[in-house]
Amino acid sequence: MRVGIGTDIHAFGEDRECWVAGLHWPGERGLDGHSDGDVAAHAACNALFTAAGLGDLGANFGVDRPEFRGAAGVTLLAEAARLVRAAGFEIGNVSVQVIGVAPRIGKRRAEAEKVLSEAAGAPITLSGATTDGLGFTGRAEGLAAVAVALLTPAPASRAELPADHGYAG
Ligand SMILES: Nc1ccn([C@@H]2O[C@H](COP(=O)(O)O)[C@@H](O)[C@H]2O)c(=O)n1
Ligand SMILES: C[C@@]1(CO)OP(=O)(O)OP(=O)(O)OC[C@H]1O
Repeated sequence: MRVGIGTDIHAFGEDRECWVAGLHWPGERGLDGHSDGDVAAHAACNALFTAAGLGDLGANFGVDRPEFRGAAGVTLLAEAARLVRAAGFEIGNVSVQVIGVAPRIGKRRAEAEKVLSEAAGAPITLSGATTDGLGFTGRAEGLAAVAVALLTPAPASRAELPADHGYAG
């Protein structure tokens, strides 16, 4: 098995729709970014890429790529999942935590988990936390997310593992 960790941070901006965890949040401040600024989806992508040894978000979807301008987080997440599977892995699960005062994840957790899980084709769970008023998240200047992904070798890849690989799956 392989784990990967991912983070992402975006500043709140002016005249931006709020997209977080694959959901539109009417009335909430949006996040700046080349794409839609969805920190939860981006952290999940980073965790998937690094678990697979495929680099990170910028290495795969760089800001120099015009096709990703305004891209939805779930679009990037679906593509990240496709690349990870193409590299010979199955996705066990991804756990994401959004850190900041808003939006309040708990209000729409089930809906967000469904949208993210469908995009990745694997279970994605979501939690929220504040930082007790401390730092840029506490001052509502931006939003952060951290994620952990668990991968297993796909069955075809497992057959190629050496006898002493230690994989128990
Ligand atoms: N963006 C967020 C932040 C927090 N929550 C929920 O509030 C609980 C309390 O957060 P603290 O970090 O201040 O202890 C947290 O456990 C979440 O249930 C949230 O939904 N969205
Ligand atoms: C997603 C990309 C590409 O559109 O742009 P941003 O929305 O700025 O997001 P970031 O988390 O800075 O990652 C870099 C890029 O891959």
